[in-house]
Amino acid sequence: MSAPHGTQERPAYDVIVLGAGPVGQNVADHARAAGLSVAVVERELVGGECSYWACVPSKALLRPVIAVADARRVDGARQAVTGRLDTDGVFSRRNRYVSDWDDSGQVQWVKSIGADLFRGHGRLDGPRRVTVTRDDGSRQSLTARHAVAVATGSLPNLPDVPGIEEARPWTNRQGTDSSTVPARLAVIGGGGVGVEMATLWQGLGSRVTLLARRRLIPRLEPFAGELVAEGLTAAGVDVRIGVQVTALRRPDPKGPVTLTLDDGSELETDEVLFATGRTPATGDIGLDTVGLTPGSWLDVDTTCLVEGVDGDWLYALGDVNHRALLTHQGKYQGRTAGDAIAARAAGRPLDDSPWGDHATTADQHAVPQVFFTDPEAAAVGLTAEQAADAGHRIKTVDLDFNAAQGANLYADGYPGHARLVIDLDRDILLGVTFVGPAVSELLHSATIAVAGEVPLKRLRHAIAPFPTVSEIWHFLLAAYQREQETPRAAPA
Ligand SMILES: Cc1cc2nc3c(=O)[nH]c(=O)nc-3n(C[C@H](O)[C@H](O)[C@H](O)COP(=O)(O)OP(=O)(O)OC[C@H]3O[C@@H](n4cnc5c(N)ncnc54)[C@H](O)[C@@H]3O)c2cc1C
Ligand SMILES: NC(=O)c1ccc[n+]([C@@H]2O[C@H](COP(=O)([O-])OP(=O)(O)OC[C@H]3O[C@@H](n4cnc5c(N)ncnc54)[C@H](O)[C@@H]3O)[C@@H](O)[C@H]2O)c1
Repeated sequence: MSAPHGTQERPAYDVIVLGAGPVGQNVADHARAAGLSVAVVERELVGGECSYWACVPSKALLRPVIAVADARRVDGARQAVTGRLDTDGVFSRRNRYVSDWDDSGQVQWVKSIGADLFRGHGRLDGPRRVTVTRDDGSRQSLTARHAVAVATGSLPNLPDVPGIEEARPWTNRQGTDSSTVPARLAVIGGGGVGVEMATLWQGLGSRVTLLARRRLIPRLEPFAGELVAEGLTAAGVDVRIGVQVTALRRPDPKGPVTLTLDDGSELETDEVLFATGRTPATGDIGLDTVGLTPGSWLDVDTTCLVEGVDGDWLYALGDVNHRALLTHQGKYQGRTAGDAIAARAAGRPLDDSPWGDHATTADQHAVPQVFFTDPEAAAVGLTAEQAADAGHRIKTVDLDFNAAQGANLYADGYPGHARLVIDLDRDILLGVTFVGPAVSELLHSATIAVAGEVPLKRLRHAIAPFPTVSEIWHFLLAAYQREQETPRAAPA
């Protein structure tokens, strides 16, 4: 078949990767390392949302806010923290971490692994074919011998509320790339983006109102959302839970935005940021040409092969498969799928049994997640409710962190709480949640315990150094052991 007018034919690649975010980069890297030829297609910046408008800039902006909050918890240091954050310094720190939104470093990385980069919008054009449309409208057709990996990520999901267009709301984009601090900011949504954006902009000097229709960070244990709400309130955020926005208006584009709330009240603000979840970036990638529904999340098997497509050639990784919208989990999928693609291409047997080299088993059992709020909230595995719903016979152990001297030495009166969810039948951890200063760096110990299914009998031999925040492990395990040893009262 000849190429349509304006379309250049290209030699085939073994693998075509659609989207050069962190996930696309990882699948490309692993496929290349196995000796496969790889084309990477990117329509915007190599590095994706994560590098320029999500994880990296948000954490670069949050770190100064949290560093100051941590210093204020230490007698002697507190007195040295006077005045406000230097916003120019904070913004230029962020600009450094996003390389001023210049992706040449990451482009160089793609070249360095020996992959070819095609700039433009990629669309499937039937099985194993991709068409790339450049900004000038010209097109290139590519063919994949073995696999196409879709890693196009996700977009902000804006609710259909009257006046939302007129309000010109912020999304994660303006929430991470703005260099001016609105005097007042309303944040809608109490998930990860909502709580982090509220922490960040309040810390930078905005008067933030956080509107959430239900509890904060609802995928974590309920106490996590409660402690994060307390922290936000203490920082000055007006946290309102159980509230919905029903309409917005901004008659003067340079003037304030007025929100109408479902309790009948109104809220005037200078900017409004919607953090109401994500929608898959699959609306315009030619899914219909391979029998799939445009705009849908892509269901995948454990090797990240898309379900419902014949021939074992279409993979979906990262946000688009909706397993866990997290960079580290998507990168894990990218590494695993890259290895699976290479094995299939070479005709080697796959090890896709649970925890095998070509299985993304951790997606089901051990997804770690940290919210960089003050206090931080960190969790891995199942919550107590999820574990009970899944039919496990469980026991939970709860402790405040100030049980551990190391935690108190880290922050006077360390405000934090920890929970273990224990599988009574297997004597292993199904889930762990920590809330408190610096728990982000504690979480990997829990991830190892959960993913490794380390028996508690053995975990007791993993000693935390004195005096560190990690000592909480000892107190949690000792509390559980004591309970096990305490003879129960005979039933009446
Ligand atoms: C504010 C915010 C903070 C976050 N913080 C964290 C965090 O701290 N830690 C964490 O783990 N996760 C965090 N996340 C989630 C994380 O950003 C995503 O899970 C991650 O970016 C997913 O990576 P990805 O490669 O799948 O997609 P993306 O990073 O979105 O990359 C997809 C790429 O594909 C490109 N693309 C899309 N369609 C096409 C097409 N048709 N043709 C060519 N290219 C295309 C896009 O331009 C983009 O470059 C955060 C999210 C937000 C919104
Ligand atoms: N540090 C991190 O790892 C980090 C930080 C931010 C985001 N993320 C991830 O990025 C993804 C996107 O985050 P997110 O916070 O946008 O999504 P989310 O799905 O986690 O939370 C969205 C929240 O908005 C609420 N919501 C939805 N529609 C609404 C409406 N019409 N009105 C009011 N509230 C509404 C939902 O109830 C939910 O609580 C998540 O998977 C999150 O885990 C991770």
